[in-house]
Amino acid sequence: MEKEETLRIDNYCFVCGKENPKGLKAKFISSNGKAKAEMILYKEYQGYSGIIHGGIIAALLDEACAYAGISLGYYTVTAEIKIRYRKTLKVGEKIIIEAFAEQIKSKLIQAKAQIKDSKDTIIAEAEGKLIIKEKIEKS
Ligand SMILES: CCCCCCCCCCCCCCCC(=O)SCCNC(=O)CCNC(=O)[C@H](O)C(C)(C)COP(=O)(O)OP(=O)(O)OC[C@H]1O[C@@H](n2cnc3c(N)ncnc32)[C@H](O)[C@@H]1OP(=O)(O)O
Repeated sequence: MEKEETLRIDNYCFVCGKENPKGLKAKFISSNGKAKAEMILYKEYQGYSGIIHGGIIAALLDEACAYAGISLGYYTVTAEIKIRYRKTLKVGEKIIIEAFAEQIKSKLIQAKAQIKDSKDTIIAEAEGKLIIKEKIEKS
């Protein structure tokens, strides 16, 4: 049987990687199944003029779910994610991204994430299913 590949972190994640010059460089803080980040997205990430691309919003929601899951002590991969886009996100607007995750089966973590603007309006929300690949060994 083929050995499963180990998940590695090398700071080049498109969403959070500090070393990735083309990434979004989101800074998440996370613990106990919760994750949070604040940021502003600029014109480089738009689709229609002045409006942030939905794929970028999806990537941020997915990442928030992953951070919330990782904070439970496991490296996971996203098996499914459902996104609801409620309002357009304008270029240059400050956003708050938050997620919550809980383990509901031996290999399954369910996560929910939201992006809000500075007036607390929900811009987009997501529900994700994350599959546990390995336990994070404390060094
Ligand atoms: C130390 C701190 C560091 C902090 C610093 C962090 C740095 C942070 C870098 C972050 C980075 C993030 C990155 C973003 C997250 C990605 O982008 S991950 C990449 C995108 N996702 C993928 O590539 C996943 C690709 N898909 C797969 O690998 C496989 O299809 C899956 C999802 C593992 C499922 O494989 P499978 O063989 O179907 O599942 P299998 O292993 O047989 O089943 C496992 C269990 O899960 C269940 N399951 C599988 N799929 C589903 C589903 N869709 N719904 C419900 N249950 C399911 C199965 O039923 C099974 O359950 P049990 O029977 O055990 O009860």
